[in-house]
This record gives sequence, C-alpha cells and structure tokens, in this order.
Amino acid sequence: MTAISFPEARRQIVAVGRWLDGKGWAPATSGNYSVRLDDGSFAVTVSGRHKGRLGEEDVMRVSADGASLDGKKPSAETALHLAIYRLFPEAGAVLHSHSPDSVGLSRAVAGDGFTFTGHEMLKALPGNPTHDASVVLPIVDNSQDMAVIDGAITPALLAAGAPPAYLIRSHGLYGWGRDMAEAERVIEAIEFMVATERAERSFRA
Ligand SMILES: CSC[C@@H](O)[C@@H](O)C(=O)COP(=O)(O)O
Ligand SMILES: [Zn+2]
Repeated sequence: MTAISFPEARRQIVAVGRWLDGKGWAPATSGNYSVRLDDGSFAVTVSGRHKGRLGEEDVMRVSADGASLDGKKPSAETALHLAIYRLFPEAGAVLHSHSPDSVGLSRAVAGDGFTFTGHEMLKALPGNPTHDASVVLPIVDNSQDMAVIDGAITPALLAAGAPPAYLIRSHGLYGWGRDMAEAERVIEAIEFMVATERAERSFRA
C-alpha cells in the first residue's frame, strides 16, 4: 500500500468516477470512492454528487473516524470504506459501484455468497495464481445503517480465500486494492465474471 497526497488522490478519484460512469456502473449519483492519504486521513467523494461528473470540489478529506476535515458532507457510506481500511491495513483505495449485473445477481441469489469457479479472470484477483479455483463473493443484506452492514459482512471478509470485494444485496459492489489501479482491477474482474455468468445462463436457456 502506498498512501498518497490529497491532490493525487483527488485526481485519481475524479478519473475513476468517469471510468465507472462510462461503464454504466455509477448511475444517478450512485457509488463512492476513497483513497488512503499519507497523513493518516482519507480522501472520499462528497455525498450526492454524480460520480461521472466529479470536479476537484467533489472530493474531500475525512479523519480515520469519519469526521469531515473540510466542512463538506462525506459519502453516506464512508463508514464502510473506513471499516475496510481498518480491517486491511494494506488497502490503499476502495471503490463502490452500482452495476445492473451485480445488483441483479445479488437479488437473484438468496444465500450469503456467490461462487465463481474456473474463470481465468480469477487470476486478476490478488493472490489467485490459477483459474482452477473457487472464490466466494460474499453477499450481505442491504441496510441504511452502515454499522449493521459492517457487522454482518466482517466475518466473511476475514474468511480464508475471501476476495477483496463484497456485494450488498439490491445495492452494489464494494472492492478494494493496495492502490487505485488494483481496486479498479478487482471491480472490473468481478463485473466481468458476473456478466459472464449471466451470458452463460442466457446461452443455456
Ligand atoms: C442514489 S442511489 C445511491 C446512494 O443511495 C448510495 O448507495 C450511494 O452509493 C451514493 O451515496 P453517496 O452519499 O453519494 O456516497
Ligand atoms: Zn451505494
């Protein structure tokens, strides 16, 4: 993990919002993004902004306990980002997307996880050297209380072999990495596998 300066984090967050929106994974102000900063604070998106049209003023700083450091209102889901940084000290960036495929999958699957087996794309996830594996993407029920989501998902995130990602049912995907590039790769790889699973089912139907 490389903690970076606020101006660099702001640049990365503005860029990732454009990228995710271009993919159709940030509709209607959904999603939020954060980066661990070199002074121990965090850069995070301001709440309610359209993430494909972020300007520099739409990225702010919060302390490790989520307090606004510049008077702006941080993402409503800031606590979920900070929980990931606390659990995984090597995490440097966290992304949250709302894609139709991932949200659809989370609604179609009743259990607390979805297993990807045999995908070459599994190798895009850190620490997975082969396609010949099964990786369970945890799924947690949605809540407007971030402490409820955090409490319910933490055991699954700490399980052996857990990917650096989870789905909130009827809501969206969280993914993280040592830096922004790795977090982007995690989100893109999982979205690819979810889309592939959907395509597979449509060909079989
Ligand atoms: C408008 S739907 C999305 C929001 O309710 C929320 O889930 C979200 O992802 C964005 O919230 P935000 O407070 O802008 O970070
Ligand atoms: Zn959301």
